[in-house]
Amino acid sequence: MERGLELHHIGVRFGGLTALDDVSLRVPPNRVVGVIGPNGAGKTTLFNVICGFVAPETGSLTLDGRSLRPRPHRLTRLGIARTLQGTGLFAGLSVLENVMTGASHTARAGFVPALLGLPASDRDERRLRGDALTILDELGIAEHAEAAPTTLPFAVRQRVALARALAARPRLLLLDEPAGGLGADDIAELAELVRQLPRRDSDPCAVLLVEHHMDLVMAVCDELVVLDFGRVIAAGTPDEIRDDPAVTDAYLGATVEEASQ
Ligand SMILES: Nc1ncnc2c1ncn2[C@@H]1O[C@H](COP(=O)(O)OP(=O)(O)OP(=O)(O)O)[C@@H](O)[C@H]1O
Repeated sequence: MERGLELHHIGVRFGGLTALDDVSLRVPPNRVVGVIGPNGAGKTTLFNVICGFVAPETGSLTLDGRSLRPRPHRLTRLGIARTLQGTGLFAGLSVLENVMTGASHTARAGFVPALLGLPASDRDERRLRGDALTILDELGIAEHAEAAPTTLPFAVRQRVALARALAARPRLLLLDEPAGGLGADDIAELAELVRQLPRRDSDPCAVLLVEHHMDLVMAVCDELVVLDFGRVIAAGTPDEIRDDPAVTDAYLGATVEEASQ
C-alpha cells in the first residue's frame, strides 16, 4: 500500500490573489519530495495548507487514501511532524527537554506533570528522556543535551528542532526552508541527515521539503514539484527538473545549472 500524503486540486485565494491554483502532489511513504519555486510561488501557503494553518478553498487532502483535514494541534497524532522557519525552541528548557516536548503526546501523564516531577509520570518521563537522547545521539548533538538552546550556534539549534520533530515519530516530516541561515558546510551535513531519514532503522519517515536552496533540494529529493505563480509547472526527479525546458525557461535559468555543478 504505497499512498502517503496526497493533495488533490488544491486552490487557495487571498482576496483577489490566487496563491495556489489546482495544485496536486503526492508524498509517498519513505520518499523525500521537494517543493521549489521563486518568491511568491506559493510554497509557504502549500506548507500551511498541509499543517492546517490555511484552509483550502477548493480541493482535498488524503493520507493513505483517507480524507485528511489537518489541524495544527492534531498533526502529530496523524503521524505528521514539522519544523518551521527559524527553530522555535523553548528558551527556558534544555535541549533534551525541548526534544522531549516533541513526544509529549505519547506520554500518558503529559509532559507538564513530567516536568514537575509528579510520580505518576516517572516511567513516561524516563522513556521520553531515553528516546530523546537516542535521537540527539543519532543527530550527533547528544553532547548538548543539558545546554540551553540560546547558548548554541544556529546550526545546532536547527538540529535540535529537527530532533524535536523526530521525537514525535512521524511517518511524514514537513521541513520549511531548513537551509535558511545555514552556511555551505552545514547545508551539506543537513542534506546527509535528511537523505537518511527514510532509511532510519527505527521510525523511518517520508519528507516534504519546502526550500529555496537549490543545492539542498537537488541533493536530497527523490522527486521535485516546481511551483510558479501558484501552479505546478513541472514535477519529476531532480534530473528531469534540471533538464525540463519549461522550468529553466520559466524561471530557474542559471540557478539550476549552477546548483548542478
Ligand atoms: N496571509 C496572506 N494574505 C494575503 N496574501 C498572502 C498571504 N500569504 C501569502 N500571500 C500571497 O500569496 C502568494 C504566495 O505566497 P507564499 O508565501 O506562499 O509564497 P512562497 O513561495 O512561500 O514565497 P517565499 O519564497 O517568498 O516565501 C504571494 O503572492 C503572497 O504575497
